[in-house]
Amino acid sequence: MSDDHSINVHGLNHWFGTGEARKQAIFDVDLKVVRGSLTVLMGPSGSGKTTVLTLMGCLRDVQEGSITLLGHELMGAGNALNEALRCRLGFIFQAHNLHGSLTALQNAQMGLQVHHLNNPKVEQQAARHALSLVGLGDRMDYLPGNLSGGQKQRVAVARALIGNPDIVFADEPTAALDKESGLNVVAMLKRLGEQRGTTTVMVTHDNRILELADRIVTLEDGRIVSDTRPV
Ligand SMILES: Nc1ncnc2c1ncn2[C@@H]1O[C@H](COP(=O)(O)OP(=O)(O)OP(=O)(O)O)[C@@H](O)[C@H]1O
Repeated sequence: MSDDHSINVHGLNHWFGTGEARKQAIFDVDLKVVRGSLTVLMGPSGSGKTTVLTLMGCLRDVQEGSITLLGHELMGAGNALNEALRCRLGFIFQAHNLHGSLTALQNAQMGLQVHHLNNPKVEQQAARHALSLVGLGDRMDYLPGNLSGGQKQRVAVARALIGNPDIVFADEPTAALDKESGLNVVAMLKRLGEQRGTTTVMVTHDNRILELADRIVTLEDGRIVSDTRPV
């Protein structure tokens, strides 16, 4: 594998269900993702976007084919490797999943749980830095209920970025946002790619953010049907 690729998917197949209910959802997917790039996965509902994302993000076991993530093969990977790799990944979901009773600072800090630092001072410092990075330096002590939709999603981005991930996996991160807030969130991820080499893979139905993508991969019925690089 070239060092330029954070992710290398080859011959990926995936099934759900057992016995007669067993159904193939992913068919022979090949995908190499360049380090520092912003790749968007598109396609109709049920086309397999989330399945591919969760397989690449060590959130599901690889059944058939190969996924090399940051140089490590996920097929047959044990818990120890999965856990070590997850420390190098950040996740952002459509529903920001913030804890309503925790402040923005405490929510951002939650992103360090997988690192088991056990050092509240260092964790708080990192959370302050991550929130400043997403432009929420003046909202650290706010509860989610007092933040706008865009601000909440930016806290979720800070939580994903706090551990300095090599790869960010985002599943419809702009779905609940207006155009400007959505563009801001994606522009932030793109900037991180340029400045820190962070790779982003994002599932979206949101045509409004496509202008920021380095690459648009479209899935249909579990297969890649187009792969374009807008200029
Ligand atoms: N846990 C599951 N059990 C059974 N089938 C599943 C499961 N998860 C996904 N599927 C099926 O796999 C296929 C791909 O689903 P997936 O969620 O990856 O699609 P998607 O493109 O992300 O859709 P959406 O845009 O609606 O989120 C669909 O046919 C879906 O019904």
